[in-house]
Amino acid sequence: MVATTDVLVEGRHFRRDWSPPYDIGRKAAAQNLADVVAMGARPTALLVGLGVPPDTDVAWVEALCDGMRDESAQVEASIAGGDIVRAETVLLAVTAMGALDGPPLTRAGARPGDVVAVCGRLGHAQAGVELLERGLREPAALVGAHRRPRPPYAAALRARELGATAMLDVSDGLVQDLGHIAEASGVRIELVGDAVPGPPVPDARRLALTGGEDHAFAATFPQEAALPAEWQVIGRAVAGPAGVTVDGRPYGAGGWDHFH
Ligand SMILES: Nc1ncnc2c1ncn2[C@@H]1O[C@H](COP(=O)(O)OP(=O)(O)O)[C@@H](O)[C@H]1O
Ligand SMILES: Cc1ncc(C[n+]2csc(CCOP(=O)(O)OP(=O)(O)O)c2C)c(N)n1
Ligand SMILES: [Mg+2]
Repeated sequence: MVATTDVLVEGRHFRRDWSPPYDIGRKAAAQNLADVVAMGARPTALLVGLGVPPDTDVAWVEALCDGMRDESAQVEASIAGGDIVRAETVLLAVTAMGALDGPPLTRAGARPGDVVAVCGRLGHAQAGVELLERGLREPAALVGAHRRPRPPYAAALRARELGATAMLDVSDGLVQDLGHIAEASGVRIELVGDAVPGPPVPDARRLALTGGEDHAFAATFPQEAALPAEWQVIGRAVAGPAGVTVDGRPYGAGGWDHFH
């Protein structure tokens, strides 16, 4: 089996005035389910630790749980249990488990010559956060992408059959997260900027390369793999010092870092 855990803190990962509780639940589950799927595993169950302030409506908590349950149902996983405590702000600590049919897909399997491909949206959730930060609520599709990410679970679950050599979900930004594959696999990843899909906004390139939380899947495949249209090839892995380049140059700042 595989296991993964992610903590979500009010004010850092979500705001109660930005997102309804149902969507916060969907997002908390999605973030964890995507990590399970990225390891080539089928999600089975979630355990949920929940901290809530004492003045929280029961209906608010119920909607949060509905969201987690509905997101889990998308991959036929269930909420197996958890714990609830009084806290100063809302806090969710979710642990997800998954079952494997074979060896896990790690970040360490990319080989020089592999293609790098992405499945799902990039930069949409970050575009949504930046709209909300400016007090805007539209375009609704971008704000919705922040509130309720839609990881393409089914496509990612087929990645191993397609020959994927490494995979992860993009939570902190494409370049930063591909850096984990580059490091773990000891390869250099060369991205083609124009090939990276972005949101329909002027700042698409920056958002696509650095925006997290859409939980797209990024994977490496042998060059000869026949990839269906849901996977877009955005670059390749080559021999060389571990790192990620965009159009031949290292891509500077960007990506999420909790401590900077
Ligand atoms: N090589 C590995 N061995 C064990 N677990 C792994 C490995 N690679 C990834 N994982 C799983 O992926 C999860 C996410 O890893 P992490 O680096 O924290 O990324 P994220 O930024 O998505 O939280 C880990 O909690 C773990 O469950
Ligand atoms: C209120 C608010 N501000 C900013 C963001 C943007 N944001 C918060 S955490 C994060 C990165 C992902 O979170 P992390 O805890 O690193 O998830 P993991 O990579 O562990 O899955 C981003 C882009 C947000 N979601 N909500
Ligand atoms: Mg992270």
